[in-house]
Amino acid sequence: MTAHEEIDLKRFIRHVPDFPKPGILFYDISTLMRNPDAWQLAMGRLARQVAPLKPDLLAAVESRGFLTAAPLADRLGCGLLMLRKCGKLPGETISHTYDLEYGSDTLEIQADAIQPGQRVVVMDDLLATGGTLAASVALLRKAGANVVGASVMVELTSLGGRNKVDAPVSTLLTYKE
Ligand SMILES: O=P(O)(O)OC[C@H]1O[C@H](OP(=O)(O)OP(=O)(O)O)[C@H](O)[C@@H]1O
Ligand SMILES: Nc1ncnc2[nH]cnc12
Repeated sequence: MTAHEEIDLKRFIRHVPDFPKPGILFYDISTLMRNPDAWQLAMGRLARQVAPLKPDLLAAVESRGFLTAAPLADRLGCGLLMLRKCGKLPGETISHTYDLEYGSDTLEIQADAIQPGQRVVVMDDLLATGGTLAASVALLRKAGANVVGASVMVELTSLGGRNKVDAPVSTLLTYKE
């Protein structure tokens, strides 16, 4: 076992009570990203999880999904596309509105982002209610993707979010809350 494999990544995730609203326990990945060994280990583990899906493209969910998807696409040698919040992407877009643990939002994709049938894995930092990943999968299918999976670092299992996601979900760290 290498020193890397001994690292418990949960130690690096800060829990912030009552952010961004009273009653929400916020799982902050900033503290994980700041530690080079922990971040490299997290990306290595994600790469091992996602590689067997053989994606043509990773779909990165704005904004924290960008942070995991970009280094992973580089490691896996696949393409990268952005699922952005409303009004940020040029050209023709397709959109989908969804509920969050603490509000609602709209995601968009460029209409020409995907060649029909391309294998796509959706990437985000965290799965809570599952609204974001469910919306992402729906959007990607509308755009012609073959969605072969969804991958997050952190899953809050008590919210049952994975049941909303119509694709296999893989996670690195789970919390019962
Ligand atoms: O499973 P859900 O209940 O949908 O919640 C998970 C989503 O919430 C957070 O994003 P947020 O909308 O806070 O945006 P950010 O990434 O820009 O901080 C997180 O990064 C996920 O995208
Ligand atoms: N509890 C939480 N912590 C961090 N990001 C989130 N996104 C949705 N719920 C969250």
